[in-house]
Amino acid sequence: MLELDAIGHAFGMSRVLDGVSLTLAPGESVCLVGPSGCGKTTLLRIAAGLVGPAEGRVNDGFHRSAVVFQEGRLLPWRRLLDNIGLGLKAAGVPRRERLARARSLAAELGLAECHDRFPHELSGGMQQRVALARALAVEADCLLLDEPFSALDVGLRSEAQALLLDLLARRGIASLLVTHDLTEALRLGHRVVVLSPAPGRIVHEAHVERPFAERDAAFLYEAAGALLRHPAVAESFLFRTDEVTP
Ligand SMILES: Nc1ncnc2c1ncn2[C@@H]1O[C@H](COP(=O)(O)OP(=O)(O)OP(=O)(O)O)[C@@H](O)[C@H]1O
Repeated sequence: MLELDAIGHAFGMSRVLDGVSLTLAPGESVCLVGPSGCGKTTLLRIAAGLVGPAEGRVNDGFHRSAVVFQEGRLLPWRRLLDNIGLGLKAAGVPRRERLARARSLAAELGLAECHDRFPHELSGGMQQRVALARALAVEADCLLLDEPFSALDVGLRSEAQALLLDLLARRGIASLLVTHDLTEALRLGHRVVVLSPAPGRIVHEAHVERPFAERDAAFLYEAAGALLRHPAVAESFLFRTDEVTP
């Protein structure tokens, strides 16, 4: 279980998070949505222990949490298998075992033909799969994902979402995924948590009861419409400072 308790944070004079409390249970998928700049990435970094919160407390009871960033963050001078095995190397796993585990994950994620490629020789979708494989290689039971698919075009994004759902379900991994795309959140989350514009506060939380396999496009658009009918959610998503008349 991951518990974020009354998290508040500021950068200098600028307050970005305010009293955010959130839990993530084993095997659960929670999607965090909100407008640009509302503090989603900051909250994820706090959850990952990369940033210490100015206020509140983080209690991470998972065995191992791994972060997947928007750009994949692969080492450009390392080939695919070595990129997958990066976390294992840091953990002192011998090279032969690292490569064996990386090979098996590459096969599972449809990257079997590309073992020797450098990141620049991979498509965006493949790079994200390598980043996912790297997180899985260290046997994470909790994934913290920061807009992992936002750089992909629509078709690839849908494929990557399906792959993630499959991996999470088969391995019983928990995930906290940040996105600004409501339909992505509704496709991937057991719960969707909506933050207000900065300073980010939780303004709404929706439980998505429908099984993942039955969340087709019609359901996603209808559910997004229903969410946007909540005034607090609409305000978060439709708020534009340029629409405010003086
Ligand atoms: N290291 C930092 N130093 C100073 N300000 C920062 C830092 N990191 C983030 N900020 C600011 O904090 C605010 C929240 O940023 P954050 O990246 O958490 O928002 P976000 O909701 O993830 O945005 P987006 O959806 O655009 O990625 C922004 O105004 C950003 O400029």
